[in-house]
Amino acid sequence: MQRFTNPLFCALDTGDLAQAIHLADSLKDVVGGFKLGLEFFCAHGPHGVEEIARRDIPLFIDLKFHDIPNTVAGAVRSVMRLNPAILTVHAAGGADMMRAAADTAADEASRLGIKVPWIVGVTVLTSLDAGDLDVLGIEGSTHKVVARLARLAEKSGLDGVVCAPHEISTTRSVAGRHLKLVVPGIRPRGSDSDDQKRVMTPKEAIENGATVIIVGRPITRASDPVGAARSIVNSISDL
Ligand SMILES: O=c1ccn([C@@H]2O[C@H](COP(=O)(O)O)[C@@H](O)[C@H]2O)c(=O)[nH]1
Repeated sequence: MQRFTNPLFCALDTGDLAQAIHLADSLKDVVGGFKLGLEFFCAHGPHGVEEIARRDIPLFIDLKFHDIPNTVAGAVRSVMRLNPAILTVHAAGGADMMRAAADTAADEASRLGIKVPWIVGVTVLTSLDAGDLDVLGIEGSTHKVVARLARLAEKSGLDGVVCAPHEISTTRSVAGRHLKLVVPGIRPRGSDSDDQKRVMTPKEAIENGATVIIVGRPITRASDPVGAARSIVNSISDL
């Protein structure tokens, strides 16, 4: 099972590989890991992931798989060659799909002789609020929907969920203590929310019980990314 001493993962959301490598080299001794998502993967593919992996730091490969069980199992099997520490699927893909992802990751890890990654289910994206759920025809508050999906993810064998800082307490109250809470929507005080609608500071998220916090733009777009990352680490270091 994966363990991280530093809960801060920096999202390297860029289509520019040289910029991602520069950020990775500057930040590797400050953050606990890097998150490589859709923008990075669509631009640079597995080769780009291998470039970042040379720094020997945990990688969260955030491709948010959402398809039928057989297709998701195949995608997990393929991405396991990159030795991810964390992988994502959409919890809304259903119990069978989540079970297929978890089982395939365990089988592949054993076959390849690597650690089993955390498979975490995305609940309600942090860019959505109650009004957006209403428009989508999803009944209930973000708390209710996140709680429902978190319970399903746990029952389906996932290691954790992705949720906003606001739903950490609700999720903890309905799920086992071991469930990992991977939390984006993190904004240091005074920073722009950008397209995120459910945000909290790093300190609030960790105090509420986040296992891992994900921070992208407040670090990568700062005039001093290393200083921005250090300031986040300092704000949570004695919690
Ligand atoms: O609900 C979700 C799920 C994933 N993300 C990802 O986290 C980072 C956040 O980046 P910021 O620049 O700090 O906003 C980004 O890669 C998203 O794809 C999320 O924000 N919310």
